[in-house]
Amino acid sequence: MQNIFDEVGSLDRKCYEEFALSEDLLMEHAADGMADFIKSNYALGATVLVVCGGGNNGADGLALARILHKDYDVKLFMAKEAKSEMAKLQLLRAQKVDVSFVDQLFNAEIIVDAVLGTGFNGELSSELLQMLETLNNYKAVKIACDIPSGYKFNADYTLTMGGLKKSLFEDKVKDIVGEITVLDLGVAREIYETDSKIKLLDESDLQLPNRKKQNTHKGSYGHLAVVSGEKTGASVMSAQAAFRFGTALVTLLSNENIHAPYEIMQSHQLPQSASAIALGMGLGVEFSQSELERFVSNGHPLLLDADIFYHPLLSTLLGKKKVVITPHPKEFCEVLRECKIAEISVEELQQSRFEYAQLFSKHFPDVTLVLKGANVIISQGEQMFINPYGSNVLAKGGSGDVLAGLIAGLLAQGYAPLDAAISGSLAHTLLAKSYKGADFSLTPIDLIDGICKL
Ligand SMILES: NC(=O)C1=CN([C@@H]2O[C@H](COP(=O)(O)OP(=O)(O)OC[C@H]3O[C@@H](n4cnc5c(N)ncnc54)[C@H](O)[C@@H]3O)[C@@H](O)[C@H]2O)[C@H](O)CC1
Ligand SMILES: [K+]
Repeated sequence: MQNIFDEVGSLDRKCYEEFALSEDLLMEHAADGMADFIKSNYALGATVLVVCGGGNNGADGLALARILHKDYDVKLFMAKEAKSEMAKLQLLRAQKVDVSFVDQLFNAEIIVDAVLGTGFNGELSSELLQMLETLNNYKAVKIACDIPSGYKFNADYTLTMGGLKKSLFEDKVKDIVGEITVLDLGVAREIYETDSKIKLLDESDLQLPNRKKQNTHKGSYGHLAVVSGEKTGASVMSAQAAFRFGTALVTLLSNENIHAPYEIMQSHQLPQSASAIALGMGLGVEFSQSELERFVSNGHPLLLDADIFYHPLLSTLLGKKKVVITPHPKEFCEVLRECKIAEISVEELQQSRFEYAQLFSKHFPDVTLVLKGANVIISQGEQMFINPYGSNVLAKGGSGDVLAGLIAGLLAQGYAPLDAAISGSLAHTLLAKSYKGADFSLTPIDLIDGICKL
């Protein structure tokens, strides 16, 4: 896991006040880090166009140009006049070593966007937009200094200074930021950073339900009850995913017989040994409110998905202990509306996913939210985790049912809700990532079949 920050200015100030470092020194390390990245990946002599703004993002670019000059065929383009003290100083330094300046953009082999960084606010002028569009149309390798300017520069790589910024993980910039690398600024990251309540997950955070002891029996690995409503396919796929993910017993709760694999049991009643319940997938209106209330009356951990977000029972269920909900954006808007937290459109949600996830968790601190998206947000109380492995291959009917089964299966095996959400979500996205077929061809069964290879 890595820390993610709302802002890093306070971390810079800590370097000045506690470590007697200076803005100039941090900047030098920032520029050096970018130079090292270029030197490790691109042959000496390549043409490099560094496009600079007037603030310290531009200053980073000027320092980079000075460092690369002579080893690379570097050209500097000043999109704005140097304004900040550091930008003026770095400009002077670049001039003193004779770095060449150009007044026309051109298709260099490498283009570095050092126009706007964390100082960007408001809107981009049409002139700047036009310039960034021109750069985007070049074939060059595109590197963003700190953050892509105004999130309109389509970076292949974002070399971000000091620590990860939350804005880099908004869904709306997923196709903009490219591969993100953090550059150290003169001290190790663990010295530079403080702890953060927002964490970036990585593959090593997946805790598989591996079996350790031999002296066990099938009762040791949980019993998941999946409430199966009108659209039985959804609940059957959830049940199969849970079974594949280590849950020893899985029962479909239904009033009639369902066509399901033999290993999945069926019942009209909640099994005595049930250790978790999954509710919502394909629910429809098959069960009465009192039947549903009976199912959930034992305090079992609950996984809520899909139709239940539109059900009058929702706010009662959200008040229970050990609840994980897995809405996609549209369903989450319904949850926010139903719980009288916010009345927003999906577009408004997608513009401010972190804020609305935090708002929900403030109202329901015990509920674990898994907000689906290109970057999955997992939120519980004050803690937030980003799963960056979401991919478009999952944009298919049924993949949400598989996710629900993965998480519910871990709940049934005794995982705490947050751990079940994190590992279920990581397993889900890694299954999609390891899918070998064409990206448009993935089916939920491919995901389920891939579980044994995790
Ligand atoms: N630890 C770190 O993150 C470090 C970061 N460094 C670099 O410093 C920049 C932030 O510098 P700052 O001067 O605060 O802001 P910018 O250079 O990003 O931009 C300010 C500049 O841009 C103008 N501006 C703002 N909004 C707009 C707009 N919508 N349209 C046009 N112009 C705009 C504003 O007027 C200013 O002139 C950070 O990103 C890093 O690159 C340090 O180098 C090292 C430590
Ligand atoms: K930039």
